[in-house]
Amino acid sequence: MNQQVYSIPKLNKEMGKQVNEYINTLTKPIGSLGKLEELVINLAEMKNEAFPSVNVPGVLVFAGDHGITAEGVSAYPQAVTEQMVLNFLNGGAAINVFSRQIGALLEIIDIGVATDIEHTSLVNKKIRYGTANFYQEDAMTFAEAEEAIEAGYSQGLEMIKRGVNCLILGEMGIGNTTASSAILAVLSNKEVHSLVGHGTGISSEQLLHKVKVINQAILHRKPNTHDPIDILAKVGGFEIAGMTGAMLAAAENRIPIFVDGFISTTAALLAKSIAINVVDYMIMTHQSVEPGHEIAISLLGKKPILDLGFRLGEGTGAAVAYPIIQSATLMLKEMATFSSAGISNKN
Ligand SMILES: Cc1cc2ncn([C@H]3O[C@H](COP(=O)(O)O)[C@@H](O)[C@H]3O)c2cc1C
Ligand SMILES: O=C(O)c1cccnc1
Repeated sequence: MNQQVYSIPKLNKEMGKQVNEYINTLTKPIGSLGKLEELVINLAEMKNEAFPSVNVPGVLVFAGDHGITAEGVSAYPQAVTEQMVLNFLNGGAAINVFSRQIGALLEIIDIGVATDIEHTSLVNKKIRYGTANFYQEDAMTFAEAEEAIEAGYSQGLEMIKRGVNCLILGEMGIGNTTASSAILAVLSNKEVHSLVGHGTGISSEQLLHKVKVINQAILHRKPNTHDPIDILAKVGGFEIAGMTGAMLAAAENRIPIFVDGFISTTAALLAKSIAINVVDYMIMTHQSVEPGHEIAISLLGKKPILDLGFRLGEGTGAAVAYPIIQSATLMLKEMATFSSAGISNKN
């Protein structure tokens, strides 16, 4: 079992109450900004601030490779992980575009890519050159799983020290919908076929094969449902562990976590299994096409803001949802009250 203890502060519900009362004095009918009102109340409780801001956002993209790709579970070859890391570093990926759009600080972390990548902007936290093929052996050792969480945690802290007011966790790793599906099957105790999806776009035939591979792997690896480190070690991935660690760092520091797609939500469930209160600091940004995502979201007890048919990862759904969340904070900060505007709020 993981020995690390995380001290996550309680939400300040009193602050939420005060913000709710203040929202009711703004120049609009009561409750008329719907979910934006709930969002900013929640942010106030997280940040313990009467006028919470989410600006500047921080985006951490963890990249790692997966030995399970040898089983033919992805529509793309493993080499695409490295190629996409270079694309991130050159500013050409979807997450680069959306990060620029929202003015985010973006960091790319090699936590387990199968090759060496030399680049001044790449953060090197490589634990190992990719996971082992968990169809045949454990993905990583217990110690490596802990190390990867710790690496994500310290990277999260570093980003927070740079002054960000929310954290988006993204990932890149060909084969990681297979690892995430295995993790979710163990945590949810649901049938593998009910949660596995097409990932990058495998055929229906390949999908059946993916289900078989995951079922066999779980049977042979026997991950312990109650031990998130054991699950990570047996069927996980380095980038998934990294996101888990960064989420724990965010919650400890009252930094809202904008949870992205299927893989990011799997990392969120592992974080919940390590320290249940981490969930208080999570905002579910969107609904991914991957069927397991709905199951993962409901296990977190959350509701997604957007449903745009995304199935990409990288943190893209969270980055695209950011302006909506920011609207909630600006509504609170900049709207006039009935009394300041001299408008009557009584019939
Ligand atoms: C060019 C490209 C860019 C991506 N960006 C994110 N993913 C996404 O797809 C991968 C997971 O799907 P699977 O399990 O089917 O391999 C992950 O790398 C995820 O981040 C990408 C995938 C590709 C091909
Ligand atoms: O929802 C995701 O995060 C996702 C879905 C498919 C492929 N890659 C990522």
